[in-house]
Amino acid sequence: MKILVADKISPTGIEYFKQQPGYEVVVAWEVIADWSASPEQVISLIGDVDGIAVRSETTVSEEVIAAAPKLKVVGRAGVGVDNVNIPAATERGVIVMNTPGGNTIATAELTFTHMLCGSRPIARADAEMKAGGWPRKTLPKGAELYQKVLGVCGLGRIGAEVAKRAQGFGMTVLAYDPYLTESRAETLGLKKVDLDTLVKQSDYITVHMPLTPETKYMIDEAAIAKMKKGVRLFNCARGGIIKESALIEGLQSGKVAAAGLDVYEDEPLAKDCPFRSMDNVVLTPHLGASTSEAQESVGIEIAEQMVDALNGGMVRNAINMPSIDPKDLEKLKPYLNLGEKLGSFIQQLSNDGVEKIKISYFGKIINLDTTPLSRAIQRGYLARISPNVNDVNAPSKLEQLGVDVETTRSSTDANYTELIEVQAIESSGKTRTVAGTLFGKSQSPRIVSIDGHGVEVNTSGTLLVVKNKDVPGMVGYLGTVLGKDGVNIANLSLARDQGEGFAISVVELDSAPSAATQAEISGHEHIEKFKVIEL
Ligand SMILES: NC(=O)c1ccc[n+]([C@@H]2O[C@H](COP(=O)([O-])OP(=O)(O)OC[C@H]3O[C@@H](n4cnc5c(N)ncnc54)[C@H](O)[C@@H]3O)[C@@H](O)[C@H]2O)c1
Ligand SMILES: O=C(O)[C@H](O)COP(=O)(O)O
Repeated sequence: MKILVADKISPTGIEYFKQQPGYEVVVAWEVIADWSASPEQVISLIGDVDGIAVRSETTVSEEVIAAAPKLKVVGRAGVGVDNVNIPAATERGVIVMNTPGGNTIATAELTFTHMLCGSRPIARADAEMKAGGWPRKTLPKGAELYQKVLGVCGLGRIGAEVAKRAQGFGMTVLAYDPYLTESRAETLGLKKVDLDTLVKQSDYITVHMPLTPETKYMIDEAAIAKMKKGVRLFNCARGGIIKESALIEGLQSGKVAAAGLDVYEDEPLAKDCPFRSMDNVVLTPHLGASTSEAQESVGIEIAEQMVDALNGGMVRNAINMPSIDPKDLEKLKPYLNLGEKLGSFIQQLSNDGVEKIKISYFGKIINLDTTPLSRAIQRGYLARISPNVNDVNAPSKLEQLGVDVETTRSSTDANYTELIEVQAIESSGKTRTVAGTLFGKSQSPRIVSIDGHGVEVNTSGTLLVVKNKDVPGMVGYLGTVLGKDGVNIANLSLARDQGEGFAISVVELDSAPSAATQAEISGHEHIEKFKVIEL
């Protein structure tokens, strides 16, 4: 495996990659002798790479992903993945993962540092002292956090830690987060309010959400207009949650007393940005996660996560794929192969124009997290249709094909202790069905029903599925015609439909019949249809 470490992650993380047997590690800044690589440099280094580790510096664009045909994992040593083109990665089946949590405390503490620096003229005092001054009389008076109201927008990991610290300082905390449950707010001892209330009642406001279409410019001119005069604003999350032009106006007018910023709409911050010359603003260059502890933690976490994923183990903290508990994954392993085969079988059995795949789980399997199994079924369905399909991109590829996927779960099944059923519903309304289970102690996968007819068929090799009139001599006919072609029959499973007078024969073959033999079979007067299925 080849890893490209594109941004400055901790040496411990890099060492972890290097210690893995069969791993080659390219460290970008050693090759290009610069802190961060340009897009062209990343493209020039990524050609045969299996995994790329980044922080927020390197942009993993569609072009970068396209230039890396072997790429399997993008690892972000940190939280925000806005520098990674996730749809492009998903489309190409590349896992994108991050390390949530590792830099929470570092960022919460930086936010608090900003709140304190926004309350007292620390930065100015320091600059003037260093310039030889003693500005005791000239500096503006500060303010206390004690008994002030802090509005926290976004009560995730960092927002919650900031809120805890604020309570320690004797602040009243108002919380705005539409996804925060009442019970979590209660546990944190916070008052949950709407955004309007928060902006009107807070003395300090800090934002801790990702930048999304919903959060972009959430704090704009209109929001600032509603705020108390002398409000103080802080952004250590993502540039653009607070609209910079509105903040500049607010600071200039005096409506906003102070601001503390670690992130910007454009990074690096433009040299002529008005913030740079404002006394009441403290600026840091995206330093939230830059503590030794946080970098050590996210660097080693991302290296371990990437190695696990690349070595076929557990996938953790993936943005474009569900994570699963390792114990559940272990239990699920025997089913994954069956699921993939059922997906492939139903695709080959169906005609064109499948609009929906319905996956139904019955019996004790519903006690497991079946998400990876549903992905394996979808991957199996697409294996012959879509190149480079994998568990990451299978759902989006089906969506592009206009195929809906529905999953249902039921605790009982009449005939088996557990059963996986996959149906393909065609635009004509016709539904094809296959179901399978695991047999015995060895947990051997078997197909046990096709279109509602009970069979018992292995899930590998070549299968001939024949629907024929239930008349004498059909089995003999198939044996003869296949024998003439030199095709050996390994096993035969028959199901009869007394009502309709049809039988389903599933013949397991050692090799595929020739085109001429297939034509001969399809021309037989009692054979309504047949399919050769490769599993
Ligand atoms: N400055 C830095 O160096 C630095 C370091 C780490 C994280 N960050 C950034 O800080 C932010 C928060 O990180 P986190 O680890 O706490 O993330 P998180 O996912 O734990 O929390 C985000 C919270 O935002 C909330 N949210 C989402 N949409 C919202 C909306 N429309 N309105 C209000 N709340 C909304 C979510 O419900 C969630 O509680 C992220 O943008 C992350 O990239 C910056
Ligand atoms: O989202 C994050 O984790 C922060 O923005 C940290 O970014 P960094 O790893 O580039 O410091």
